[in-house]
Amino acid sequence: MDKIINLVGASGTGKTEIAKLLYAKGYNVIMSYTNRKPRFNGEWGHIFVKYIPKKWEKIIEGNLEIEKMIIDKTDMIACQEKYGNYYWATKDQYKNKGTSIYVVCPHGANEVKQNVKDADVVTIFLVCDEEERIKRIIKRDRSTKNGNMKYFEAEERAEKDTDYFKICKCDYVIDTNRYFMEVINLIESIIKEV
Ligand SMILES: Nc1ncnc2c1ncn2[C@@H]1O[C@H](COP(=O)(O)OP(=O)(O)OP(=O)(O)O)[C@@H](O)[C@H]1O
Repeated sequence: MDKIINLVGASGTGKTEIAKLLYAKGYNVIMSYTNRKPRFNGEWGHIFVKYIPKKWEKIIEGNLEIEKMIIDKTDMIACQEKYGNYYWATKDQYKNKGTSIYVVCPHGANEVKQNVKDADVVTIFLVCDEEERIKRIIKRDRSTKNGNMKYFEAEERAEKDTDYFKICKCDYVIDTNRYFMEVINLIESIIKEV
């Protein structure tokens, strides 16, 4: 049976770097589609598109039959809006691919559990001190070509996410205030247990 490992965590907890390291080790990474613009050239972890999958459905409002635009979720494992942008992934991105890593928000992780019946789904909640996350957000920005993010900007992003990721229904919690390799080892031991 395939496995999907949902990685959930606020900005700066290390989700993307962890996914990258697991990808380098041979795991399949589900790159979510998004209509948000890349933060910088070559940003890894998403498929950047300019559309959201739409279809039109006839609904009845009062005595009138009207056509309404809805998101076409037919092949999706999750579809969530975050801060005004959409993120989604499709079933073909994990089927027959062994263990897949999926970076997703708390509601998206629940959706995966509801929508996927032909794979084992495990949610790992990554947590990390806010001060450390702020440092990491700045470090990541500085490592890009034109990065000059100010402390208060990073603080704002970290705080906003602290709220968004306040609660997560999960199977495991990992504190990522530790070396990358320790985090990877913990995740791999969870993968073996599933
Ligand atoms: N355990 C760690 N030790 C040292 N540096 C780390 C660790 N985890 C992440 N970092 C660094 O912190 C920065 C942010 O990490 P990353 O981009 O993976 O965060 P993220 O959770 O994906 O954030 P976002 O939700 O904003 O995309 C990167 O530069 C990364 O290298």
